[in-house]
Amino acid sequence: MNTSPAHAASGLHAQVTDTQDAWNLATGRMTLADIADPALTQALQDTLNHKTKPLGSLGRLEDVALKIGQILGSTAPVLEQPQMVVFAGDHGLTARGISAFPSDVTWQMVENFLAGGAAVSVLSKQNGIALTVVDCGVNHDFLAGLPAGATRPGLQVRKASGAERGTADSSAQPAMTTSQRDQALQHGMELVKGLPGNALLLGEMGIGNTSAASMLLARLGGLDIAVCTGAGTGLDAPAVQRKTEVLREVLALHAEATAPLDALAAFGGFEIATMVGAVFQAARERRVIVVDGFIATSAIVVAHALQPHVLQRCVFAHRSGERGHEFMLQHLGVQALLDLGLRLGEGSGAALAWPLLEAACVVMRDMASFASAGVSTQTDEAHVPG
Ligand SMILES: Cc1cc2ncn([C@H]3O[C@H](COP(=O)(O)O)[C@@H](O)[C@H]3O)c2cc1C
Ligand SMILES: O=C(O)c1cccnc1
Repeated sequence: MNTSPAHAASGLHAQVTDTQDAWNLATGRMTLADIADPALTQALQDTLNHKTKPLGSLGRLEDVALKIGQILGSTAPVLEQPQMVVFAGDHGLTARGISAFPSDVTWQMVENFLAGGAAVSVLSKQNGIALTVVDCGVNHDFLAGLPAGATRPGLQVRKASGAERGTADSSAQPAMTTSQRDQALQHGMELVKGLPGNALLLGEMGIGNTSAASMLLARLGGLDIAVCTGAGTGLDAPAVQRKTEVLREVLALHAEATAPLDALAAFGGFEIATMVGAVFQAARERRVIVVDGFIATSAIVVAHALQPHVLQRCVFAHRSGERGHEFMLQHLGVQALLDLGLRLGEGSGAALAWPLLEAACVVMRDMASFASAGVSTQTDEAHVPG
């Protein structure tokens, strides 16, 4: 029997989940099926080409339609119950003055997400996207004063042990221990297992996390930290210079952390590590993964370094204004959908891109073909007079 993925998915009945264990924490090895299916790709391309429009005239929307069709294994893809997950965590490195804002903003913004007032809250609501905030290691007790075992709507508390105050200062020691990192990865996988629907939108909150993302890019992308470092929440040019020098020092301190999981533990943060676990679980379940800006993409950089097939499941929502994001996208060899100069994070860009993913599916599913609508096709010569 031919068990190649292409065969398994021929006739447009792609396997929906991989059967293998996707992740072996003991070895750090990851398996993920190659979902590239030439037969399905051809069927999707034919479907698009027969729609009542000049060939390719819906531009990159057609690429997105094709991608979603491949992920969901269907020429009539339906996106269901999209889930925005905002991964939150604090960073010990903020002690070195690498952000324009104090760490307390992390927990205060988590409360703002829960109250419905943040950008990601209103944009998710506008687009019918469910929002979950995950405390992966915020320096705050969101359940203080509540009876033991109580929960809060929209919040999941999944701190690795010892992560109650956030990561350690990575300029003095690794941001997290390997056991904390593995717990965070596990938490990410578990939480995705518990979510409905077939699409995961990645958001994050963590003062100082552009620094972690910059260092992950520098180390795993082999780039100088200067091109990977930007203003984050709004540092001026001299402050960006100082931030760059701090990050250069941290990279030198953890010079041995070259393997993806070692780099993740060395540079952090808990929200990024939990996101990596979530990405693997979502990829394994063939959910559409909508990647937000600089920090969310850094989680994909780590995941991709471990298992490149992860990219087959990702749609990159936008190109962030944060310096370094374009290098991240280049490193991954991907193009983002929107370019709005956003530099917020939270998942705001992913929520904004969501209607385009839905539009791509509607085109693929519902547009008439030349044959069904009785519209004449292109002339053989394909010459336009004049
Ligand atoms: C009020 C406020 C809301 C935010 N929402 C997202 N971020 C963004 O800024 C932070 C990263 O930037 P840096 O590395 O410079 O600290 C992250 O929390 C990110 O999600 C915010 C930042 C602020 C100040
Ligand atoms: O692109 C992002 O995700 C971003 C940029 C700046 C600050 N926070 C997040």
